[in-house]
Amino acid sequence: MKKVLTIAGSDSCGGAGIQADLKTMSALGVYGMSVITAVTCQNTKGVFDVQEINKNIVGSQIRCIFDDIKVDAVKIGMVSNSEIVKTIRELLLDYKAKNIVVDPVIISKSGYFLLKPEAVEELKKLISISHIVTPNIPEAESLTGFKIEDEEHMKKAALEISKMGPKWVLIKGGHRCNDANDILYTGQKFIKIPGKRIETVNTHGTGCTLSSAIASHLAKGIDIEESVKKSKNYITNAIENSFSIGHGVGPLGHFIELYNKANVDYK
Ligand SMILES: Nc1ncnc2c1ncn2[C@@H]1O[C@H](COP(=O)(O)OP(=O)(O)O)[C@@H](O)[C@H]1O
Ligand SMILES: Cc1ncc(COP(=O)(O)O)c(N)n1
Repeated sequence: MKKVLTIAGSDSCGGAGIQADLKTMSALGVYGMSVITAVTCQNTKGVFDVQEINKNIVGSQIRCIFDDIKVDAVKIGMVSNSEIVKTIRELLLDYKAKNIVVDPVIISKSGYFLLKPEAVEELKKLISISHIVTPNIPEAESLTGFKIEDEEHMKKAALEISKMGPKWVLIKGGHRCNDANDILYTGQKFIKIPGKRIETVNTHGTGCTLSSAIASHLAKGIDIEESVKKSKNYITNAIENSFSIGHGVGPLGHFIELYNKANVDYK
């Protein structure tokens, strides 16, 4: 069985972060492992508190895994502060980690800063060692410094972010209200990943789920364009099967039987 590591924050209500990552990996038939960077106190209404994990403990978790287990892909989400980001980058380089997917988590949907503003420069260095980076529109705006209002701007942002050194860039369009099209940049060309917009408030953890699905597909040896397309199918189905559990933004449905029944092209 392929083994995929998520390095991210814990979400107590189970919709995003480590919990969403592990649910996605299980649904896609890979073995999920975790390095926790922060414990967030969170529910469907928002993030209320955060305890960052000491960088030495983050480093120690990474070493425990790589010293013992062959890791087929790594997904990185919430990384909280620059010391943690630097530790992760240095260790992944030391261990020659492959198939690194960076979801540059900066701000939650509920508006909480999950990354200290001073850590954005360090985050760019982490992006430089990634196979693919998957910013949403607000994150792409933070990374590039310009406003994104249409698909041309998404392409411009992809080009700018590509200069930071990742192999591929996926700009996610979930924050635009008319469609759910994403733009993939291969370093040479743009590929539009079309998506139909689903009207629901329950979109907690969409970015975490998409990046974990990409890492899971890469781990299986599927090429990057196909991994992104399959993961887009997975996220669309998970949003279609999302549901309410509290008073705010509910989680996605990681129900592999519904995914298979939807007859999406899944390997
Ligand atoms: N309401 C929606 N309907 C369909 N797809 C969506 C919807 N919201 C987000 N997506 C898709 O989910 C994926 C994650 O995007 P996004 O929500 O922008 O990420 P993030 O969670 O990082 O903000 C993208 O493929 C995006 O197009
Ligand atoms: C631990 C953690 N990681 C990531 C997110 C982003 O998810 P969303 O954008 O859906 O709030 C989150 N809310 N919590």
